[in-house]
Amino acid sequence: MTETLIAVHDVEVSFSDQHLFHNLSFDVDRKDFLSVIGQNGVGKTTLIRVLLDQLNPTKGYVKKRNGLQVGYVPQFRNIDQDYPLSIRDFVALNLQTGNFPWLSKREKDQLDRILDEAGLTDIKNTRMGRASGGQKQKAYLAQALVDDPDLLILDESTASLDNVRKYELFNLVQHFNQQHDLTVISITHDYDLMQKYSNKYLELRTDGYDSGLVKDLRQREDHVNV
Ligand SMILES: Nc1ncnc2c1ncn2[C@@H]1O[C@H](COP(=O)(O)OP(=O)(O)OP(=O)(O)O)[C@@H](O)[C@H]1O
Repeated sequence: MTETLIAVHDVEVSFSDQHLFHNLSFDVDRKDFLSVIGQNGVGKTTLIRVLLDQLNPTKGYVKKRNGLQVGYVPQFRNIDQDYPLSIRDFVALNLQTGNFPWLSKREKDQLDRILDEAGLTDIKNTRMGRASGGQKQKAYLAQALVDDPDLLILDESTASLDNVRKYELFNLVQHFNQQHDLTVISITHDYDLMQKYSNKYLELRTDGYDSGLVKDLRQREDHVNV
C-alpha cells in the first residue's frame, strides 16, 4: 500500500504583492524520487522552506507523517581549504546527538557503514578542505544520511559538479532510494537528471505548476518529437 510522507494541499505563499504556487497540491509517497524543476525565482527554495516548516503557507496546508526525519544536501558551497575536520568527522557531525561528545559503538558502526556505501572509506581521513568537489558533495550526502532519515532533500546539489561527478552522486542517491527505500526530493534545473532518476516531477511555473509521472512526461516528449 502507498504510504504518503508529505501531502501538500492547495498551498500558496504570498510576499506582499507576489503570489507563488497558485493552489499547489501534490503528494510525496514513500520511495518516491520527486524532481522539482522550474526557472530561477519561481519559488523552489520557498517550497522547501514550507516543507521544512520554516515558513507557513499563506493559504493551504502541508501534512507530514508523524516523526518524519529529513536529511538535507545543500547546493555546493566550497569549504575553506584550512577547514580542519576529516571527511569522517564531518559526516559524524549529524550523529552527535547523545549526551556524550564521543560516539557509541552503534554510532561508529552507522558511520562506517555510510562511509563505505558512499565510497568514502579510503579517503575518510582526508580533510574536507582538501577533498575534491565531488568528494565534498558525497560527504554532504553521507552526513545527511548517517542518521537514517526517511526523506532526503537535494537542493541543486549537483550545480558546479562536472558530468561524471554529477551522475556519480545521483547514482549513489539512486542506490539509497532503491536499496534502502529512501524517499528523495531533488530540486534541479537539470532536465536530464530528472528524466534519468525520478519517477515523479513537479514543474513550478510563474503561472502555476504542472506535476505528474516522469513516465508520462517522456510519452509527451516523444509525442512532441514525432
Ligand atoms: N522572505 C521573502 N520575502 C520577500 N520575497 C521573497 C522572500 N523569499 C523569497 N521571495 C521571493 O519569492 C520568489 C521565489 O524565490 P525562491 O528563492 O523561492 O526562488 P527559487 O525558485 O528557489 O530561485 P533560484 O532558482 O534562483 O534559487 C522570488 O521572487 C523571491 O524574491
